[in-house]
Amino acid sequence: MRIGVLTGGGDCPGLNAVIRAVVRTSEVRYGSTVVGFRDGWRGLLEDRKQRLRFDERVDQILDRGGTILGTARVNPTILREGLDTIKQTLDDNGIDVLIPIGGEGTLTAAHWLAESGVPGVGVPKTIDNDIACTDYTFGFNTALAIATEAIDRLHTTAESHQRVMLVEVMGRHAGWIALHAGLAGGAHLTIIPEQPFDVDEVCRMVKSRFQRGDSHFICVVAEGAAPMPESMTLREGGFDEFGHKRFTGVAQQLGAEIEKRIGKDVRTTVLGHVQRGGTPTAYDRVLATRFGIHAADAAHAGEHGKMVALDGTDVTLVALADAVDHLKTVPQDRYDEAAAFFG
Ligand SMILES: Nc1ncnc2c1ncn2[C@@H]1O[C@H](COP(=O)(O)OP(=O)(O)O)[C@@H](O)[C@H]1O
Ligand SMILES: O=P(O)(O)OC[C@H]1O[C@](O)(COP(=O)(O)O)[C@@H](O)[C@@H]1O
Ligand SMILES: [Mg+2]
Repeated sequence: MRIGVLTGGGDCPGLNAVIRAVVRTSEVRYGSTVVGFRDGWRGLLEDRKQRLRFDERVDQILDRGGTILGTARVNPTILREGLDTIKQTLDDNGIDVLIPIGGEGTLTAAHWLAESGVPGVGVPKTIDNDIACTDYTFGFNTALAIATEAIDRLHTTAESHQRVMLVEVMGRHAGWIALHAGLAGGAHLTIIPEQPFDVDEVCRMVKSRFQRGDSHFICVVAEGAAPMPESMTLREGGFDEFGHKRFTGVAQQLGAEIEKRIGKDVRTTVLGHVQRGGTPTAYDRVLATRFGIHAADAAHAGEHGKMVALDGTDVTLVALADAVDHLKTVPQDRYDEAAAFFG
């Protein structure tokens, strides 16, 4: 068999570990050939690819962040208009099954291609952990470790200056990184996209904490968080060419509002792409490797239109259609758990 593989959307620690496992399993277990398409779906539109072999170079990418195949975004309309080109590229390269590794966008495209007759097995990646039907995506654990270490460090400087520290973490639609980093880092408040915040309530918590004699206030804010409509207004950033909302810095704007309303000294740290770069944690290396092995197995078993997923400790297959049906956001009861430590 000939297996195609690509990485799409934002990069994420563990992508290379999946590629390595797909190549190893396809080659050694099935005697198959693997072709990597460059820069996400763009590589299929432009027939840019490289033959991947389980040589020393590929063996050594296990712990390397990013993706050796490159990644890119392509306007969905252009992708849809290019269906015939994509099929031609797959034919020209003799590809039997495609393994797209990506987030909800890449997997939506994979589902659409599967429905258009392109056999595929998806692998869920994203530091945001917002893909439905899987307990975890790889990359999340690494981002969480980085955010937690940052919060640990901010505690001591915040205490020394009796400051309010706002830490903005990634999380476009889902607050998983914020929720877990807030719990792991002992934050005094966590604000997530799923729960619009009230600035007055935030100020009340900050004030009462300092009135009790506590020395600092750490608040984790997901980048996609938004205030209640009457509470404050965020600057508008519009949308990019792929339909993604442009963020304007919710933590920094909330910090300015806290300073204005209660006169506390506030500092804001935006972690940004530090959360996405560098070497994956051991957990993510294992999860990404297991996903890669199972995706290669599924591709060879004719299990197409599926996505590999983590169910407890088992790697299973779910329908791509179900996985892209909705985003996995933080449910109310999980936020309520974290609220035990708010204030
Ligand atoms: N509804 C869609 N139909 C077809 N292709 C899509 C769709 N949504 C996203 N894509 C493709 O998948 C790519 C990656 O999606 P994006 O949301 O940027 O990243 P991620 O895969 O990390 O969620 C997009 O640039 C686009 O080419
Ligand atoms: O700066 P970029 O690459 O456009 O992407 C930023 C976005 O990508 C993420 O890091 C991950 O999202 P995806 O995994 O869906 O690509 C988001 O948390 C963030 O909003
Ligand atoms: Mg996306």
